[in-house]
Amino acid sequence: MASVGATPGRTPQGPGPREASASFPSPAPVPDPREAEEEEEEEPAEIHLCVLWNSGYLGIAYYDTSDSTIYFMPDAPDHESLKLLQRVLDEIDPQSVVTSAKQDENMTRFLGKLASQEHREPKRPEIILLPSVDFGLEISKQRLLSGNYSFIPDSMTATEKILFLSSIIPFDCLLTVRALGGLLKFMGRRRIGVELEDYNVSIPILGFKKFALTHLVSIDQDTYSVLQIFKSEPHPSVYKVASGLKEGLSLFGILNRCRCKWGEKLLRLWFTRPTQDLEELNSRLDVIQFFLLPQNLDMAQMLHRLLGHIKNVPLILKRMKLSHTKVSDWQVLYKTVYSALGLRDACRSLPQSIQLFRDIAQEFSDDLHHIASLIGKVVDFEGSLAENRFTVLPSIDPEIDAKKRRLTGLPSFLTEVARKELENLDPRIPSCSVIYIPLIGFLLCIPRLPSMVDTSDFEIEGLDFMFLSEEKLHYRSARTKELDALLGDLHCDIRDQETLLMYQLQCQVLARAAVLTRVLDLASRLDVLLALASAARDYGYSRPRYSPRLLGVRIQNGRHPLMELCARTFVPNSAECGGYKGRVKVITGPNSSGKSIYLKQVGLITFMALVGSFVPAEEAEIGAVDAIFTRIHSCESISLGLSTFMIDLNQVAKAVNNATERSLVLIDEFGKGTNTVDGLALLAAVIRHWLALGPTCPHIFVATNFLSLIQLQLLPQGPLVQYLVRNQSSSLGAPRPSISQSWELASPSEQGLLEHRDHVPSCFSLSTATDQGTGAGSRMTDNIPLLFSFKTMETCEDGNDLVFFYQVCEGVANASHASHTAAQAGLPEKLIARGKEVRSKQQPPPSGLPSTVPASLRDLDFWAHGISDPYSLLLPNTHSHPCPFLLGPRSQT
Ligand SMILES: Nc1ncnc2c1ncn2[C@@H]1O[C@H](COP(=O)(O)OP(=O)(O)OP(=O)(O)O)[C@@H](O)[C@H]1O
Repeated sequence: MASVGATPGRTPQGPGPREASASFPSPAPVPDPREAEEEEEEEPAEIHLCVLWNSGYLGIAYYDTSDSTIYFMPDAPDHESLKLLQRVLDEIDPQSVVTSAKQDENMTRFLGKLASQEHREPKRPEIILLPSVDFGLEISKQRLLSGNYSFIPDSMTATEKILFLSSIIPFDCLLTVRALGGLLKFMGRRRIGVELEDYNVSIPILGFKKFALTHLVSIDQDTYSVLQIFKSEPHPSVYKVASGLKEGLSLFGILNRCRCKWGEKLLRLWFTRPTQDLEELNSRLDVIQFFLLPQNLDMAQMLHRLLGHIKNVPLILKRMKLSHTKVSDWQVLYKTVYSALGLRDACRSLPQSIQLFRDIAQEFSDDLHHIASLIGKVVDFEGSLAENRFTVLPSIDPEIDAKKRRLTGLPSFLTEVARKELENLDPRIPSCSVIYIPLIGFLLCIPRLPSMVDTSDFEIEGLDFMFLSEEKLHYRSARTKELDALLGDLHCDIRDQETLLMYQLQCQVLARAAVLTRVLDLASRLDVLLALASAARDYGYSRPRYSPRLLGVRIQNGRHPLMELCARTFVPNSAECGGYKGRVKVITGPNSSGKSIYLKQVGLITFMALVGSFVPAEEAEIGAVDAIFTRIHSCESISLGLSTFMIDLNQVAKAVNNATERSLVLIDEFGKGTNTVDGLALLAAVIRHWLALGPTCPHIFVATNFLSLIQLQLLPQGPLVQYLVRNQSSSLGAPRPSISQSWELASPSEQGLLEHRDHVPSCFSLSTATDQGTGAGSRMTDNIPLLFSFKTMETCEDGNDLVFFYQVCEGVANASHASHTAAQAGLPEKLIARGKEVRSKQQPPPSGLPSTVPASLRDLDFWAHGISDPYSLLLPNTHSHPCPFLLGPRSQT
């Protein structure tokens, strides 16, 4: 008989439960909480939006699966073309849009257009029409009040619940309530987020939050793209194919130094919602300014470190609600709560005059302590990670402890059992072990011998063969059956009891979900502001000032935030528009002299100020800006399926139709995509159209290579200069002309005052002095003439070379110096020489509009008139004639 001691290698093994399970395909490796977090962040969020439009008002509600929250916008007025709704759609990009089947024709038209946006990527929203009865007011209220919300403690009575909900949901906003009701109905039908769960599992709703789109500065997607505010690029890592995109060189990219994902999400939200709410903007700037003080640097770094531990709490709460909590969730939640307490303690030591510090100090309540100490006392993190299931620390439940002790003694006991079993086995069998497999029980496990080929060879007398796995044979013996009877449920019992404790802990945490949600809100705000402060410190940004009375912007030595990081030396430039500095700036200059960069930096600095960030300028004063429109070339024409010129026209039409006297309009190289004459005519017509608006003219920066715009004097001439004189004289005591007079010629005597033009830095000015009698003047906030000026980029010719100073100055470029750019681009010298020859034959245009100027240019008023209709910009090309001043001698022949 084989004895244990006499047969080396025949050592019987008595593995504990952990080793037992190792005989089966190994369980998934225990996730490191960090990895788990990263994986989860990439889960695509779904947004489902419900909208109702009635009598000029909009009710909107949407559910975001990423934080299981319902967002609603209190009833808001909207234009018949549903601009506000479009803005919401652009911003949240919902998966589905739900509305009532009974709707008015504006909404039908809007949804029809939405559904036909075939070029939209990745996909257009699914339009879902529900019967109008699903949006009934009473039924919606009932649905809202009877919902099962984890943030409402079970202890609340029905009346308390109603009171609590009415403090969150504006029940007086009827459309919003109906939209919320419709949304709940839709979510219930689709089982959003719980599609694979049992029917009795309710959809997790962790909160209701209001969102408002008032005070918003309107910026369209093209502007975001051409100003490089966001720039998505395909991710180079093959491991990130699921998410696919990463942020390229963009404003968002350089300012996003957020430590937590929710901070990054909030920064993105602020970027998509630049605001005119000065209180909000100043409160953001106050925090940034505080952290920029050298003595607060250590504190900023400490807070930044703590923020790194604030994790995806909504996702954890959602899993708790569905009882899918993972082992790593407890660790993540514990760290998050402890870090939040750290933030609170730190903020209590900071000046309470700053709202954010005060909010964190007060609102991070002792509930956090409670959650942290509960988790810390109950959860056995090490044990949980080792067993990949929730386990509790000793002394939480004496019964569990006793069972665990028995289980701990089990390996040596099983070794003893195995030794006895081995004594009864065939001596050829070198070793054996007794293992425990949950739900199957105890089994005798012996290695497969070379002689055991067929299934019939596995049979051993007195043992019941169960299965073969990894070259090991598993049997049930009389002894293992005894063990089953004696200990079999021990393991399961421990599991069951620990799971029960986990549920209790979950309920305790969920009852305090409100404080966790608040932690996330305030921590992400702090994270964003620390990120903006860090960028401001590194890049030398300064605090902008807001002047609601000022129309336009004033920037002293501004820089392009991205270009200054790429250029060896960046030349700062100032920009002023509005007030005495005029509304329209026409910027000319040779190719590559920095016109586009200048235009973009004006847009970017204004945008940054409206987000509440410090700006790359020595000083910036931002007036009331309600929108930024751009027409600047980008490369997206292929993806949009439109011609470059059509994109040009669409964008300019958008600006022409929507820009107000508070809007900033940046136009670069408009009109280049078509016949030169038509392009030039269109550009001139657009500028004239705006100038004709007088005091309601937007703030416009136009960069153009069309020098003919000036050489052919296609912009308003004489009377405007003379009106400058009238205004000068009015400043000397004479009465100002009224708006109705503004296009009249000044009297000859007044023309003598032309010498005063040196006081204004422009070639032309357009008079729109205040109206004292008609009431039109009340629309103006600054009693000054509108000026219209030419700017150019300073350059200097050094022999054949052209030196760029990238400095904006008053005046007009005299040549495009295209040959210089062509040489730099590597065009053969022969071609460049021919170009110069043709150019030298060209006569300088005479002053005044010559009779040879084609009809299309003379008909500018026709264009300008037609432009008030958006589609008139798409007029067929019926006015094109060759222009002798634009063509070389060959073309003329
Ligand atoms: N302020 C500046 N300081 C330093 N370098 C600058 C500055 N502005 C522009 N540049 C440099 O000049 C290059 C060309 O600038 P930009 O594209 O603005 O020229 P442009 O006048 O618009 O040219 P084009 O008329 O051909 O479109 C930039 O890529 C940058 O390298």
